[in-house]
Amino acid sequence: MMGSLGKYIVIEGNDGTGKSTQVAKLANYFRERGRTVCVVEEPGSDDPEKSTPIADELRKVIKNGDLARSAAVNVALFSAARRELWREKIQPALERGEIVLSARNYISTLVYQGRGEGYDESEILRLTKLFTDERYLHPDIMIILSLSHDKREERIAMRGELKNPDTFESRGQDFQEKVDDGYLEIAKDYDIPVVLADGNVEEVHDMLIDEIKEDGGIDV
Ligand SMILES: Nc1ncnc2c1ncn2[C@@H]1O[C@H](COP(=O)(O)OP(=O)(O)OP(=O)(O)O)[C@@H](O)[C@H]1O
Ligand SMILES: Cc1cn([C@H]2C[C@H](O)[C@@H](COP(=O)(O)O)O2)c(=O)[nH]c1=O
Repeated sequence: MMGSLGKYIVIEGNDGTGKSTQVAKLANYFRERGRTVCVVEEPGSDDPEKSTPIADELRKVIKNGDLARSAAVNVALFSAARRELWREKIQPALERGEIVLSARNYISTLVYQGRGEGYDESEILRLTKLFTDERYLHPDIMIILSLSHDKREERIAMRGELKNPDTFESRGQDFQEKVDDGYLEIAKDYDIPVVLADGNVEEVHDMLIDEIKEDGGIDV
């Protein structure tokens, strides 16, 4: 199958665990080794290279805290952005044989909307499959970054003011705990390795490379 030519690597984790930082470092790592790399961010990105115009518009709605909405609407919005990214960016890059590095995928929906907002997990999986396909559901490598609540808050604060005070980042302690615990539960349930992200950027990068070498059938 053409879609299996490239390698699809996903870095997951709660807000502020360092996903974007590590995805950027991994992209450099693979490019220095002669690989062509496509970087994406779910549900979209400030950087148009990492997203699509429609995913970006959907992300604006998602991040608009003035628009109160149910978990079901969130799942629909994330699923629509996901289909765009899968069909327009990820799948074509895999068919060209590239390495695709993604900050987040449907694991975020299982955690934030499933564990955090109480939406049914089997429905999320059904919709994800409907909007993407089996290849999307089974990346070559998924790794979850984990960091204590206090360290995440420190890093988010270091990054500056919240871009929007009503994103998931600014929800209360109860929601944050559900998301932190949710990641560890999902890691267990779906057999996804967890990397503790409390070292410096280089240390975390080295741990990710070790995990990728161990895990993924990628020539690194
Ligand atoms: N290992 C690290 N040590 C110290 N600071 C870090 C480390 N990794 C990232 N940071 C800093 O922490 C902040 C959050 O990192 P980053 O944006 O990569 O996280 P993220 O998981 O992508 O966040 P979000 O999901 O909210 O977009 C940034 O200011 C970044 O420079
Ligand atoms: C993919 C996905 C994301 N989320 C949450 C996680 C973040 O808090 C925001 C997205 O903001 P970012 O600046 O683009 O990181 O959305 C979610 O709740 N469900 C998902 O599927």
